[in-house]
Amino acid sequence: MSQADSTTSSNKIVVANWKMHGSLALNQALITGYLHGLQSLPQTDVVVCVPYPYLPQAQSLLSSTRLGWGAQNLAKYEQGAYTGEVGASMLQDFGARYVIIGHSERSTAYCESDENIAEKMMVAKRHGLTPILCVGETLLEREAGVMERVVGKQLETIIRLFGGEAFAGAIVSYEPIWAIGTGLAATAEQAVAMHQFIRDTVASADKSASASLKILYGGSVNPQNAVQLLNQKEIDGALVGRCSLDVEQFIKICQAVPVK
Ligand SMILES: O=C[C@H](O)COP(=O)(O)O
Repeated sequence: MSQADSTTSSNKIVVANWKMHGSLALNQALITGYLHGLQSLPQTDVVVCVPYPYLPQAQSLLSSTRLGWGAQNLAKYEQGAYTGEVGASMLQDFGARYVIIGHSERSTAYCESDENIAEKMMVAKRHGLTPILCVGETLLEREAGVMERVVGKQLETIIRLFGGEAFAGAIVSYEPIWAIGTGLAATAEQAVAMHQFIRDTVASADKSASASLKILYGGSVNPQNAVQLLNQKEIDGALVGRCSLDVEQFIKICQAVPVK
């Protein structure tokens, strides 16, 4: 068995973002628990994005399963004198097929610009990695009613630099910054409206890329709100932080994916 390929699978996809959590022992327990819980859930594709040092462990534990694995960032450079950076080909050496790009925890803490994020997306694509591009607005921006303008600018930067085809086979995760780690998720209505906006924005640049794009929701997804969120046809899956560190909660989220 090989890891599910989101570019060809029509399943909804649940991505675990462990962020900077984990240890060899904890990862082993989480992955064992995921694999056990997912046995009866063929309708859900699952990807685990681990801290860089744990890519070999993910490869060893997951390579004969249908779970995918990936990283949480990559360098925009191929290789060179960039101390501390990790390149796309290094991720490939450990079988990674996915990489999170532009997570707000990175763009805020490390001042990543939309242009940098766009370049990272293209490096990932050049290497055959599926980018999981995070976009979203702050609470102030939502309260000011400019959330579409903010998310639109994040998407337009990529479209301006690389064209709409940059989104072909990619994953975009709508992550309102105010919902990340706060326990306050977007409502299904808010998420659906933004997902429609994201798909329309990409479609206006490239219709076929838009049709092949998966759009996930991320931000305080838990077993309770997952049922409503994952039952929306506009929501192709979830990017899960905190609850991915608890096997029972993570499996419950995966169970919320409706059977086709
Ligand atoms: O990548 C995941 C998102 O940042 C959501 O994290 P959270 O589920 O802990 O709110």
